[in-house]
Parts: sequence; C-alpha cells; structure tokens
Amino acid sequence: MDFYRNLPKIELHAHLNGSLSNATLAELRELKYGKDVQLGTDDGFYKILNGETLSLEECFKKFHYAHDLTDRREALAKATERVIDEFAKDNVIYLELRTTPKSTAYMAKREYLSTVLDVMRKSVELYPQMIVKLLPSIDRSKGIIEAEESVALAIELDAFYPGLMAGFDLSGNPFGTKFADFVPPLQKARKHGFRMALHCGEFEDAQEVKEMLEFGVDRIGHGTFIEGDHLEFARKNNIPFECCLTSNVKCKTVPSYEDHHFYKLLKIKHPVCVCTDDFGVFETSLSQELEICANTFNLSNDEIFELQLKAVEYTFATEHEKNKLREVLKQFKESS
Ligand SMILES: CNc1ncnc2c1ncn2[C@@H]1O[C@H](COP(=O)(O)O)[C@@H](O)[C@H]1O
Ligand SMILES: [Zn+2]
Repeated sequence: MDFYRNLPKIELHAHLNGSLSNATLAELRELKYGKDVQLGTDDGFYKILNGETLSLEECFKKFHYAHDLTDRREALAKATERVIDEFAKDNVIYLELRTTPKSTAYMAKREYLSTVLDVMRKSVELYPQMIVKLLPSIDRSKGIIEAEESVALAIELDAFYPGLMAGFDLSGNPFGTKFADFVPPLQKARKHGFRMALHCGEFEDAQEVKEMLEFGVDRIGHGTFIEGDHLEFARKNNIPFECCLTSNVKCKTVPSYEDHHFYKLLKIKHPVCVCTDDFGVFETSLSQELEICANTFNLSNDEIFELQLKAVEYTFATEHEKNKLREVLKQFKESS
C-alpha cells in the first residue's frame, strides 16, 4: 500500500458530492442538524456497501444525501476543503474536481459555483504541491435550462477565476434524457475554450455514443459500452478513457474487477487513466484503486508509475503545469 499512497497521482474524474468521507459527512451533518439530532444520521444511505445490489439508476439516488448536507455556503465550502485535503493527503498532485452548480433553498447557482472556486483558489496557497481545477458538470436529469444557465455562469465567472475552470462534464442520471438536447450549451462551452470530459457509454446506448463521438469529446468518462467502430474511432483520435473500477463494479455496469474494460484498453495501448469517480460513495481512494488495478491485472510498480506519467498528457492543464507534474513524478522515481 505504501507505494500506491506515496506515488504522486493524477485524478481526472471525481465528483465533489460523491467524494465526502465519513469524517466529512459527520462534520457536515453536525453543522446542519446539530450534535444530538438523530434524523438523517444514516451515512449508510450515502454509501454503496460491498455486496449491495443496486442498478446504476438506483445509485443516483445516493447523492440526495450529500446534496442535503451541502446546500448552504458554509457547508459547501467545508466539503470542498475536505475533499481537496483528502486528495492531497493521498498524494494526488493534480486534481480535476467536478461538480454541478446548483441553486438550493439557501444559495443561488452563482453562489454555489463561486464558493467552490474560492476554496479552490485558496488551495493554491495551502497545497503548493498540488494543482486543482474545476470541471463544472451538467446534470442531465436537471434538463436543458439548467444546463444553459450553468454554461452561461461558468463563462461569466471564468473572467474572475482565470485558469481554474478547465472543461465541462456531462453526467447525472441519463435515463429519460437525450444527449442531443445538451449539444447547444456544450457547444457554447467549447466555443469559450472549455474542454469536454463527458460521461460516455457508461450504459448501453450505441446511438448516444455515436452522437457524442461525432460532437467531439476530449476525454471519455467510463466508456464501458464503447465497442467496435466506436472504439476504433476513439483509438484513431486518441481519446483517453477515465476508468473508475470500483464505481463500475459497485454500480454493476461491469460484472467484476477482472472483467473491467480498463485491461482491454491497456492491452491495446489506448490512453487510459484510473480514477475514483465518487470515493465517498464507493468507499475507496485513488491509491486503493491503483492497488486494486495492480493486483487484478498483475501490473508492476513501474507500470502503475507509467500510468500516472501518461495521465499527465490527458489532463486539461497548461504545458507549464504539465512540465511541473512531470518533474514531481521524475523526482519520485529518482528517489525511490
Ligand atoms: C456513478 N457514476 C456516475 N455517473 C454519472 N453521474 C454521476 C456518477 N457519479 C456521480 N455523478 C454525478 O455527480 C453528482 C454528485 O456530485 P455533484 O453534486 O455534481 O458535486 C451526482 O448527483 C451525479 O449527477
Ligand atoms: Zn462520474
């Protein structure tokens, strides 16, 4: 475990409200409901426990628990601080965190987004070793108006937080929604200069995968059901896959770790990185995901190191930032 923990790591797929640890949940619960209140104290609701049988659709219900606890500015700021801190403690040197800007009973969408961005900006001083970026998410289940609002807001706030927002994510419960509806706001985001890291092929829908690939994606979130011509297209265009092993196993979109498409991609030398998705919900960490990956597919420490080095390429960082990350990795290699 020491190797995986000490290794400087790149995290490219992590949702803020899915990344609340037990300690963070307890802190947020106390902040909202006080010390003695029993209501809403069941963190078990938020977790997907080992052996629990849930469909992907059922998994999405889990996030309501965290959303209730982060509906005020102070709580959201604390949650963001804790998540960044826990990634830093796990030796993550580059973090692209994603979150859906929300309006709640206590916060407008603008306040939500600026709260997260303020904490990120502060993290530059707190964690000089770490680079943190935000990918605002579009939650498909919330409809097109919300998507358009989020894009307009991100474009507006980008002027006040230069370099912090790097791209857009499309995620959330896809059932009952159409990708085509989200093309206009995503196009607007891309025109502004945001890169595209979309959940693509997390469930089986070849037509949607086709539409997404035609639209153009910079990175593929999950890509579990991308096969045949679509995989060929991804290969020709060198589109990296963000693989979240435990997330996929626990949401039952892959049958087991052994069957995870990560290995198929690795074998054909396709760009791939290992990510956590929602380390709080899935009770994991990036170190743990890499260790599982190494044990499942019999990968050496050198191969895991190489995965991190290659992941630097797939980040939405500037060339200057990428060089800094490579330097940190090089120093780790030399000293180990
Ligand atoms: C398990 N696989 C997944 N597939 C698709 N979307 C997911 C997801 N895991 C998380 N999210 C998206 O991220 C939100 C939580 O973080 P934020 O409130 O945005 O910070 C979820 O509500 C969902 O929209
Ligand atoms: Zn995700």
